[in-house]
Amino acid sequence: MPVERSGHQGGPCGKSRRGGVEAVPGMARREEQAEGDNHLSLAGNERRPALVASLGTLGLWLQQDMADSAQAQKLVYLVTGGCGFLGEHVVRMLLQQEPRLRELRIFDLHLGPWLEELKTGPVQVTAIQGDVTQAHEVAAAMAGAHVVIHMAGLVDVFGRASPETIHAVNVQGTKNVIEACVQTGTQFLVYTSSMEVVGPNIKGHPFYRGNEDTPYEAVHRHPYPCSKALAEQLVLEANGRKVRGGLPLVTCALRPTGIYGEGHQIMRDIYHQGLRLGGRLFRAIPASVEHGRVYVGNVAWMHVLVARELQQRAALMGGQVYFCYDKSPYKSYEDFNMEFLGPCGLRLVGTRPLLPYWLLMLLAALNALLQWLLRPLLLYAPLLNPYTLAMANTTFTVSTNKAQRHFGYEPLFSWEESRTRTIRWMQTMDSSAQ
Ligand SMILES: NC(=O)C1=CN([C@@H]2O[C@H](COP(=O)(O)OP(=O)(O)OC[C@H]3O[C@@H](n4cnc5c(N)ncnc54)[C@H](O)[C@@H]3O)[C@@H](O)[C@H]2O)C=CC1
Ligand SMILES: CC(C)CCC[C@@H](C)[C@H]1CC[C@H]2[C@@H]3[C@H](O)CC4=CC(=O)CC[C@]4(C)[C@H]3CC[C@]12C
Repeated sequence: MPVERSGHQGGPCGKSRRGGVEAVPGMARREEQAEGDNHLSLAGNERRPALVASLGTLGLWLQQDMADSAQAQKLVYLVTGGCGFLGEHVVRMLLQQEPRLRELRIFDLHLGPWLEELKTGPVQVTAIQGDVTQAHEVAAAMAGAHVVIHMAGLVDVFGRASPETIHAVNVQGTKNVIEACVQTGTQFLVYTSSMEVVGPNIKGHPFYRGNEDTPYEAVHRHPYPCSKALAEQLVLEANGRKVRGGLPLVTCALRPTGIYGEGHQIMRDIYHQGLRLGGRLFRAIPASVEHGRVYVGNVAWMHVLVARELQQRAALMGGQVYFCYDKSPYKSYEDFNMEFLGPCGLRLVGTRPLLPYWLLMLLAALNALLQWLLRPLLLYAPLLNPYTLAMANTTFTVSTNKAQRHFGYEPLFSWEESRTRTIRWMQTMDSSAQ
């Protein structure tokens, strides 16, 4: 299978450069697609000639439509990490927006109680408690699945887990998913990567309104971005491998920027920290440092769409990477959080950082030292460490329409709706905490 690659070419934890242009005009493909995808789009019905609609033909159409939808509801999807923050949104979005779904398998180390409520719907929901580091568990869960969305991962930039564990889950886990696809004949694999595979890099270079082809020196040392970059590379390289039955594996990777929305643990932690400080947060990062953020509902929608369209546009989308984006405003990490924390009664003190940067660096280094010293006794993992400080203090924003061009993505939720939903969630959390 010919693979057009616009992702990075170098080693994941070394120097890499973005580059290359897309060979296939996405818009033209989009129109071809609308022609062929009748059972999902209204356009197919609208094109039918109204004048010949006798009762008989109407009956035939109805029969045909019923047969189509029975046949259409045939796909088995597997979501790894489906009980996490993003996973829950993807699971719910698939059930709402993927009419061809027959069975949805949710594979996670920790299954959520909320899964029970989904088991009464028309789609068979199968919860599988399992570990992606165990190849046999992954292969068993995947047998007979058509599509896998692989988002199970250890998201840890605070030093909670060891580098070895992060590697085992994020890299070995991804290898196991790829090998299970090959063994069982699962042909479509969507990987949830991260903006962190690009940057910010250890040199703190800004990435300002960049896209998938923007050159950037992607050099990482931290275990989390290293593991995500390695895993992404494995997924992209697996595109075109023959799976059981002889068909080619079709893969692609989505790279969300910092995700926010209902269920976001870090937002919850910052909120509680603000409450402990008497309803105040103190500005630490200059307001001019912009950070890319994307609403969880839109990230989920993008996963649903990419998984669907990958099956129709394998030649165009196979081996590709897509940033996850929406219309959320570009702001500093703290100013963006205030969009939600403000309406919940918190105040950000200072128009400029209260502490000089060198002092913050010193505090971050002290936290890292304390974490190391206390490790034999307890887990000390505060939000501030040298890595998170560097992340928060480096501009990283994306501006791209690649997903729109390749598979017709438009955000499902406007910024206003994303904001309102997140505030509403924070306020429920607030009242349930009292
Ligand atoms: N939260 C964010 O801002 C971003 C997240 N991502 C990626 O999105 C994915 C989902 O992230 P979140 O939902 O935020 O994290 P999360 O921690 O809420 O969800 C991860 C899920 O994976 C499961 N998991 C962990 N280890 C596992 C194992 N060994 N076997 C099976 N399941 C396992 C966890 O139980 C959890 O349910 C991750 O791959 C992450 O790297 C990417 C960009 C930004
Ligand atoms: C104490 C500081 C002044 C502020 C600390 C803020 C940090 C906790 C967060 C700043 C940037 C965040 C990361 C960023 O949004 C990108 C991410 C992508 C992922 O794939 C996982 C999450 C994260 C690493 C995210 C984590 C929190 C920050 C470091």
